[in-house]
Formats: sequence, structure tokens, C-alpha cells
Amino acid sequence: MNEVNNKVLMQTHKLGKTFSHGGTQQHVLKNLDLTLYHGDFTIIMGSSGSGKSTLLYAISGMDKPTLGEVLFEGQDITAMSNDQLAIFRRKNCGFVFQQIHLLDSMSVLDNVLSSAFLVQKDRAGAVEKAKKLLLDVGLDDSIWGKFPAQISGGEAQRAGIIRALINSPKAVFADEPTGALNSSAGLGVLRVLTEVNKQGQSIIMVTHDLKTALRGNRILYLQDGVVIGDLRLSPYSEDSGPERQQQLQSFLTELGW
Ligand SMILES: Nc1ncnc2c1ncn2[C@@H]1O[C@H](COP(=O)(O)OP(=O)(O)OP(=O)(O)O)[C@@H](O)[C@H]1O
Repeated sequence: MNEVNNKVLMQTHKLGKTFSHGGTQQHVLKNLDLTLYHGDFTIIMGSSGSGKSTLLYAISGMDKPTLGEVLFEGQDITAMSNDQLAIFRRKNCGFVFQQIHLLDSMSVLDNVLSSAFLVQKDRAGAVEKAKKLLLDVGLDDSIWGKFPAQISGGEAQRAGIIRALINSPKAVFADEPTGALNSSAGLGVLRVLTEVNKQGQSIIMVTHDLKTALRGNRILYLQDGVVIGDLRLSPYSEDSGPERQQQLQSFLTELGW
């Protein structure tokens, strides 16, 4: 499916983000014109401080850019009020961060349902969907009633992903989602993301890690707030050959990664 994705999910026009530190201005994103497509697993790479997270927050409506526009399916989200943005995000976006913040006072299932009930009117349907998705990521009913303090980091991250997916968002935004996990838990998380992307879920993910980036079918490379590289790869599969890794490695090496 991913090879022919050409339906525009979002576009940025002359996107800019500037932070002020005392009297000094830091231009972190500079005049970015970018088009992202439905169904893609888009990876954002680049050196530390190049503006990856800032870009992710600006295009997902988590933060307001200083200049320019972000059009999400043609709708200018930069023109929205904070209240409109909050509703927009709830309906259209799922978020997965390095540190998953499940609510400590709620069980795993209730954490997922707390997101679902904000949007979905059919409560019984939402419960059924939550259980199915949790099962799909290997979290069975022995986990559903547990509290965050009683589960592992990998289990919490998978529950966090289901919370991000429960409202069938148009885009999932992930910032180093495996960064805090050991390699086997990280692999579990990547498998889930790969699987939902195969089913058509658009994902935009920031990562430093080559193995993680290999999951994507489009790699954007950011340097000093500008996209200087844009690579298309075939969709990931478990038996993707070494050429795919070689292709990504050469792309990154050429850009000075
Ligand atoms: N809220 C903020 N206030 C002030 N400066 C910020 C803020 N957020 C980010 N910055 C600055 O913007 C620059 C880019 O930060 P950003 O987190 O986007 O980079 P990154 O590429 O994601 O880095 P890393 O790979 O290290 O996470 C950094 O110099 C950072 O200090």
C-alpha cells in the first residue's frame, strides 16, 4: 500500500519556529515547505538540536509555529484557537512519547477508555475495541485491571500506543517511542507500529536510531531547521534484505549523520 501513497495528509507552508532566550532569538525551523502523505510511515531524523521534536509539535498542533501555515487535510490548524486545536487534536491525532504518561490512578483498560470516551459515544463499542486492540499488542485480560505501577515499561508503552490509536486518528505522532525501552520491549513497540501502518495508519515518528528508522517508508533528514534529505524506501517487511538498510545507511552517511 505504502509505495503509491499520494493522498496528501498535511502540508506546511513557510513554517518557522523561533524561540527567545533572554534577548537572543533562536530560529529553530526555517521556512519549511513539506508535504506528508496518508498511509506513510514518515521518519524524521537529524542531529541533536536540529529541530525534529519542534517540527513534530508544530505539525501536530501541540505547539504553535511562529510563522507559516500547517494545513491538515487542507484545514489551516495554525489559524485555530487553543480550544479548537484541543478538539482537533483529540479527533485527528494520536501521540506517543518517549515517556508514556499513563494516569497512575487508573487501570490499563481505563487509561485507554479515558481517551475513547472523550470522543466515542458508543461506550460498549469503545470497550470492545479497546480490549481487541490491547489483545492485538499482546496485553491480555491479566493486564487490563493492573495499574501503571504494576506493569513493565514495554507494557506501558504498548498500552500508550493503544490509547493513541483508540480513536482511529488520521495521524499518529511519535517522538522516540522506544527511547526509554530495552531492545526487546522496543522491538515489541516497533512491531505494533509497523502492523498498524500496514493497515493504513499514517505515522510520523522522530528517531535517532537506524533500526527504528528502517520501519519507515519515507525518511526526512533535518539539519538546522531545514529538510536537507528526503528518501523513499519500500515498505518494511520482516525479511527486507540488507540492501534496504544499506540504502538508508548511505543516505544518512552522505548527509553527515
Ligand atoms: N520550549 C523551548 N524553549 C526554548 N528553546 C527550545 C524549546 N524547545 C526546543 N528548543 C530549542 O530548539 C532547538 C531544537 O530542539 P528540538 O528538541 O526540536 O531538537 P531535536 O532535533 O528534537 O533534538 P534531540 O535530538 O536532541 O531531541 C534546541 O536548541 C532546543 O534547545
